[in-house]
Amino acid sequence: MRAPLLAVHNLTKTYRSGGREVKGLDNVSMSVAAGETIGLVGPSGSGKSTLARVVMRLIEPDSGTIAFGDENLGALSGKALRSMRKRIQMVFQDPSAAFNPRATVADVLADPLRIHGLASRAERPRRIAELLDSVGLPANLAARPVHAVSGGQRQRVAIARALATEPELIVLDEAVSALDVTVRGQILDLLVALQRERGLAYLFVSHDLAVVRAVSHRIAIMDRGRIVEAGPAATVVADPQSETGRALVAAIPRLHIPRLHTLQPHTSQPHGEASQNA
Ligand SMILES: Nc1ncnc2c1ncn2[C@@H]1O[C@H](COP(=O)(O)OP(=O)(O)OP(=O)(O)O)[C@@H](O)[C@H]1O
Repeated sequence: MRAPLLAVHNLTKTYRSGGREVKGLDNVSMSVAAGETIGLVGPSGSGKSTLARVVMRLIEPDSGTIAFGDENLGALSGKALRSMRKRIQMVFQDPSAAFNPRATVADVLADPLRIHGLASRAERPRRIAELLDSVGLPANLAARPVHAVSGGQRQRVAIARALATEPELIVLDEAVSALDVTVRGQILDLLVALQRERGLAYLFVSHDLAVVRAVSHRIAIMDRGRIVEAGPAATVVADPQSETGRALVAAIPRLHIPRLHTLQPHTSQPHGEASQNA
């Protein structure tokens, strides 16, 4: 059996605020294979963002393990962690929050090239044009202030920035949730096309099961910090086994289901269960 690209085991994270304890993650185990999209869906507060941030090492779990390829990602620090950050990138719901308000599109794309030493100053304009092209944007957008481009274009810039380090996994946290329906469909199409071209894996986090179903090979449903159900996307949507799953399926607006892609993982068929605790 092929080893998963990302595998987390028994992750727990308890938040303490104002004398109250909230279980952000309660013994979560799941994996993502190379070239595969795992959709992580659940109601507000179910722990999706916590899991995404723990995978990115933006939040430390209380216990549990995170493996990426052969590396014990949870134990890395310093230079080794910085080097690992090239292999896993993240795209947020609102990329503008992460962009310097005065930055141009070129500045945003130059950052990862500079930080990770991926292109000399002289090479950067050509590399930036290539990155823009890979997300369907014209090279002349580079000179525009990033705040002056449309929401859809800004999200394409965020994806291009993630691609700059040639990652194997991109964690997308509500990455299309703020976009209107037409633009959302275009970005989903782009993500699927990039996956096919590059064999990228996605951990696709969303509260919207219809969107998750459109792009995911497997779906894991979270509720109150636990994965309550996981399986092939079509099976989970057609026959949800958990109460949370049934509620999410019932909430899919019948007239607004995005076009279903016929998904073929870039590499061989993904294996295993999304969750050992489901
Ligand atoms: N920094 C924090 N301090 C205290 N509690 C937190 C913190 N971050 C998250 N929580 C709590 O942990 C639980 C899981 O939150 P999380 O943001 O991971 O869920 P989510 O599924 O991503 O929700 P949403 O879709 O609303 O972002 C929630 O009850 C939330 O209130």
